[in-house]
Amino acid sequence: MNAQPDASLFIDGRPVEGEGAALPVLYPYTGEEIASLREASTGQVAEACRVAARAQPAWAALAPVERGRVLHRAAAIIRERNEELSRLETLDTGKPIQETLVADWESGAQALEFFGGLAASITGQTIPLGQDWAYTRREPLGVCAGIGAWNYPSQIACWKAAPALVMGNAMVFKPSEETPLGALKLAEILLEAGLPAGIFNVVQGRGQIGAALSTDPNVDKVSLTGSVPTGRKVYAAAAEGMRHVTMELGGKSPLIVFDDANPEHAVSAAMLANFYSSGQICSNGTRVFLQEGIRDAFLDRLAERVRNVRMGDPLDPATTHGPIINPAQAGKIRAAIASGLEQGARLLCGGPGEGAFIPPTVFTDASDDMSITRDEIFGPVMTTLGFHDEEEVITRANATGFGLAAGVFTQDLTRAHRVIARLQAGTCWINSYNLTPVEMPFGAVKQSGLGRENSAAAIEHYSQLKSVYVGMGGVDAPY
Ligand SMILES: NC(=O)c1ccc[n+]([C@@H]2O[C@H](COP(=O)([O-])OP(=O)(O)OC[C@H]3O[C@@H](n4cnc5c(N)ncnc54)[C@H](O)[C@@H]3O)[C@@H](O)[C@H]2O)c1
Ligand SMILES: C[N+](C)(C)CC=O
Repeated sequence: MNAQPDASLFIDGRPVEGEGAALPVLYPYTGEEIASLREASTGQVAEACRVAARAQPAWAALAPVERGRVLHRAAAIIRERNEELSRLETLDTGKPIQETLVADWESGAQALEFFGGLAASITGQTIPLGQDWAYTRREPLGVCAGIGAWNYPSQIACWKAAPALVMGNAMVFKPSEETPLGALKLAEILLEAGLPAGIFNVVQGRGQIGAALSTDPNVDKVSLTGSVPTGRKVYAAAAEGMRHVTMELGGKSPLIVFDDANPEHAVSAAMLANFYSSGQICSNGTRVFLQEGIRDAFLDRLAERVRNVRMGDPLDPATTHGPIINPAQAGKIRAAIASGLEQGARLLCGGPGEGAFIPPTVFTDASDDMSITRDEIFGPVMTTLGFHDEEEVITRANATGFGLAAGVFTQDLTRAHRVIARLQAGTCWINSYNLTPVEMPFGAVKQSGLGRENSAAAIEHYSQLKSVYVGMGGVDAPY
């Protein structure tokens, strides 16, 4: 299989070969090399940022509706090519084609459409001050750096590019070194849609290239999707230059199932919240709290339904469970499963699996202090925990440094809203899980991140406010 792009980087509207170390792209299902890329050199990172800074003022000077039109055209191109793009996403990530066809580029297209449509309605305020008045202008930040994780590479690139570009910023994007292909396609598509050269650039590389990008003097904002430890480093580096940040980081989110929940829907949600994308989703509800009255029925049904999961070739449309991104990540997940067993938890189903595959794995008899309950595993591993009452489960759900997401299943809507109001999480679901429509803000509290993606809220994170006082009379001075 060959997925070789024209070149590794995309700078100033052109494919450019990287001058750094080799960056082989491996298909997670077979380990076969499907493309051979090169990292950017630090000089190329600086060049991409210079190009972006030079191009940005003219882009910002366009009427917002013209910028919106470019984003709309890009969304239309993505929709026309969804099949080809989704196949590439599957090769890059190993995620089943059944998922990538409906979830990845589709979500990216929706972001481009949403922010394209928002373009003309981004306005300031007027503030009456007697005979004088003031007004505010929402202005772009300048050059935004985007740094992505490997689980949703194209969605992440679009979620960052769409609000940044519509506000009149330029972007230099560094995809994860594991999944470098989708962002290059996005750069080509945006150019074809009419985006001026230099406004969306792609550099490739491992962490040190991300570090060079986040500290480049031309960069005004860094938006990272990645783990909490990387987030800490990037936030600290950005602080040096007083740069704006958005941090979309990891989680260990609670999914609380009360006795009165619809058991079939709760099981469906728990499976989606742990096994979709082979469990490699930041917001997954990996701590499933089951109230005592529903616990046994839930686990019986879960064990039955896990048998319907089809693990195998990601390009087979019938496959619902693909491989793990790489052997190192599979090794970390296996170590987490082994530690759960050593600490006394019991496997309802699943286990370490073989090679690139880890089957859907469910732990019972776990306790809150076990590492399988405390630490993000980022694989298809669900930890189930029993509970008796509402007060107890809220305290236990919040007993974590993470704060990305949470879910509640109950038919008592008063209780649902009461519990959600007390959960420390940025994105919550009631009788649903992991749906992230572009209209709804997505983001975290506590260690899981800062800022919001999607919705009109994202505009605030890719812009700054200028206040203008307008004097309508003379100026009195005491001297
Ligand atoms: N909250 C969200 O929206 C969201 C979405 C997807 C993934 N994630 C999180 O991402 C993690 C998995 O992804 P990952 O393994 O790619 O994360 P990671 O933190 O290892 O890497 C993320 C990105 O940061 C870059 N990077 C690494 N060190 C850097 C440094 N010092 N300076 C700048 N950039 C650096 C990497 O090259 C990569 O592009 C999980 O923790 C998951 O929860 C969060
Ligand atoms: C943002 N989301 C939840 C779609 C993918 C995160 O891993």
